[in-house]
Amino acid sequence: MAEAQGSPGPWAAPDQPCVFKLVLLGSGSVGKSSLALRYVKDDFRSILPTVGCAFFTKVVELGVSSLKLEIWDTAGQEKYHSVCHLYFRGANAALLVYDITRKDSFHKAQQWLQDLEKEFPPGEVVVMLVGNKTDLSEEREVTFEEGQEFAESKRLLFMETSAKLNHQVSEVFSAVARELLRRRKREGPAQARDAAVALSGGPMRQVRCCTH
Ligand SMILES: Nc1nc2c(ncn2[C@@H]2O[C@H](COP(=O)(O)OP(=O)(O)OP(=O)(O)O)[C@@H](O)[C@H]2O)c(=O)[nH]1
Repeated sequence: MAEAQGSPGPWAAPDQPCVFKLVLLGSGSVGKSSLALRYVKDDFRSILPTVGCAFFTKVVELGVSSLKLEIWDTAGQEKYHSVCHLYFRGANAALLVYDITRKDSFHKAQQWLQDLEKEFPPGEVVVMLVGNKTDLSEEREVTFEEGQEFAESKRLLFMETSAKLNHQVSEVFSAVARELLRRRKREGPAQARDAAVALSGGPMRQVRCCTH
């Protein structure tokens, strides 16, 4: 099981980076915890299946800008499916992870997208499709083109990774972070203030943000 790293913290102080919630979704054993562990601690080791959800944070530096990602690593085993919905509420970004050696996990990632589409209006959440375990390419069941085609058809970001070999892992999180900042800047500080006001009235989607 991935180790929980504390719990969601308080609101960021005004001079602190924006805080965005990112959820990792996908079938059991596709490598969600391994991707989080590789990204946050640059480590890869045998991990027990996640129970419920594990929580990590990481500050992402993007040139002159920075932001803080709260990474919610959900349990992929089917018996936890309904619980996972509790965790993706309020998300700003989602990684839909599948294992390139398991077609079923690719289909499951597509189901997760449908679940997200029910929960969020179009374009509200930055979604990236991630095909993990590229080091096992000789066992590949999902081609790069299949992944890319599906992602393009749904206007998702897309990358293939290997948590084991540390291939493209930080690039995934950086690309999502860049997109989050791009959208935040496009919406402007007024929207960020509105989000803060909305939060005081309800617990749903939120960005704890400095003003840029
Ligand atoms: N070869 C290879 N194995 C990987 C990679 N990423 C993860 N694994 C292995 O796949 C297995 C499952 O990894 P996890 O990170 O626990 O998968 P998960 O998606 O978090 O699984 P759940 O907690 O059940 O949802 C473990 O044995 C990992 O070591 C990878 O990039 N390459």
